[in-house]
Amino acid sequence: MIIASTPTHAVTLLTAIVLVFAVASLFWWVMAQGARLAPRASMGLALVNALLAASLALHSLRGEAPHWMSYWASDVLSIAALGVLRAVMPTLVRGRLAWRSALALLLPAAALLGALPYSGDMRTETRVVFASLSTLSLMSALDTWRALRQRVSLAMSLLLSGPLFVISVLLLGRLIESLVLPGNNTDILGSGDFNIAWLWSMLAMNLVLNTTMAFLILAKLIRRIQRLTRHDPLTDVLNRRALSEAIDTEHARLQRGKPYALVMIDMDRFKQLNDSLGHAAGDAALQRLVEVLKPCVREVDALGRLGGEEFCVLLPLTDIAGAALVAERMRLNLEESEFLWQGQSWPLTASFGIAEAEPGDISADAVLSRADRAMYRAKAQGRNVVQALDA
Ligand SMILES: Nc1nc2c(ncn2[C@@H]2O[C@H](COP(=O)(O)OP(=O)(O)OP(=O)(O)O)[C@@H](O)[C@H]2O)c(=O)[nH]1
Repeated sequence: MIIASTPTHAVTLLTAIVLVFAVASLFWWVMAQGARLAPRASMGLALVNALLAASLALHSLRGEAPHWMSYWASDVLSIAALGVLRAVMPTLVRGRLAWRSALALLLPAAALLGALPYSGDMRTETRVVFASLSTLSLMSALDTWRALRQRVSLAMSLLLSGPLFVISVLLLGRLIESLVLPGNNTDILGSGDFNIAWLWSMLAMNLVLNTTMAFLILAKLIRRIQRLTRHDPLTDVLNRRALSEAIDTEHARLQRGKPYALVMIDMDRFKQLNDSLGHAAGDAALQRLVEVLKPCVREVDALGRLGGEEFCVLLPLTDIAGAALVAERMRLNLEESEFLWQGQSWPLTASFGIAEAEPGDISADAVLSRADRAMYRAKAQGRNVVQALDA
């Protein structure tokens, strides 16, 4: 079937696109308000789709609606839409709104378009619009790709950011068309084959864009759930199960000659703190303990909460002497740290038990049990000390 390239087709297509954007906007709004799924990002995407629908609807009224509305406002709304997209994209991957760079492009573009005559030859307006749109789209694509690259495989990051790159290229195509073929009718209501093809690709872009966003939100939710199942909600260190998994993995490497050590940590007289200052103060003390201990360990070490006021650190490729150094550094830092609760100072100390994995240890539990017994020995010796069991 040959589609005749008439302006009627352009108007029909444009109407279809406006409707699709409006439906997508409603979908994201429901996601944000009703389902509370990634509400900030979903609200942003509802706004992106609504702005694009409004921009195109105003555009289709050229010749009927007031001039400033169907020209300047329509163009500025489309740039604002991609500005919002640029701002919310990072929140899908990293959690920070990038609104500064979006505003830095939107405001000058809006001012420049306001100063242009919007009559006769309007190629300058078209170029400003598509240069802004393709830049914002490219910024979103690059930002998404860079952020995803640190978290997922190369193939996955290309797959998820790819649609944004395609959209940037299509928008850039529109700009290049107006530069290379200045005689062409560059308006999206025009009757040229290029224009009709571009409108079809716009419809496809819309679907691809919204599907990609849905995937990114889903991926973000999965990451959040994975994090929740592996971390202790109070202190944000690994929970008992995640730490046990890490220790078991390290224990499997012991057979290949890779040593490891454990440091068992138990806060001293924690019950007394709870009874004197209250449970909320106890919680804050546990968070303070983690804050003090975290800088004492390397990136490869794993700090986890076994339960209550008991913590454990897995130290890969470390022997008992290395574990003693780390534990002593932790003990001293905690002793010297300050814990204030509602203006009242409370001394924080802990008892430490260390153990090195030995070839005879049939499972990680044997090492854990040695570190635990060493920690009880530290308690018995008056607390606030580091202990190992005698060989
Ligand atoms: N605030 C708070 N308290 C907790 C939490 N988990 C366990 N506890 C409390 O921690 C206290 C542990 O007390 P004990 O096991 O007697 O230990 P301790 O008072 O530190 O005594 P030593 O270990 O011998 O120095 C109990 O009162 C628990 O109720 C928690 O998540 N938050």
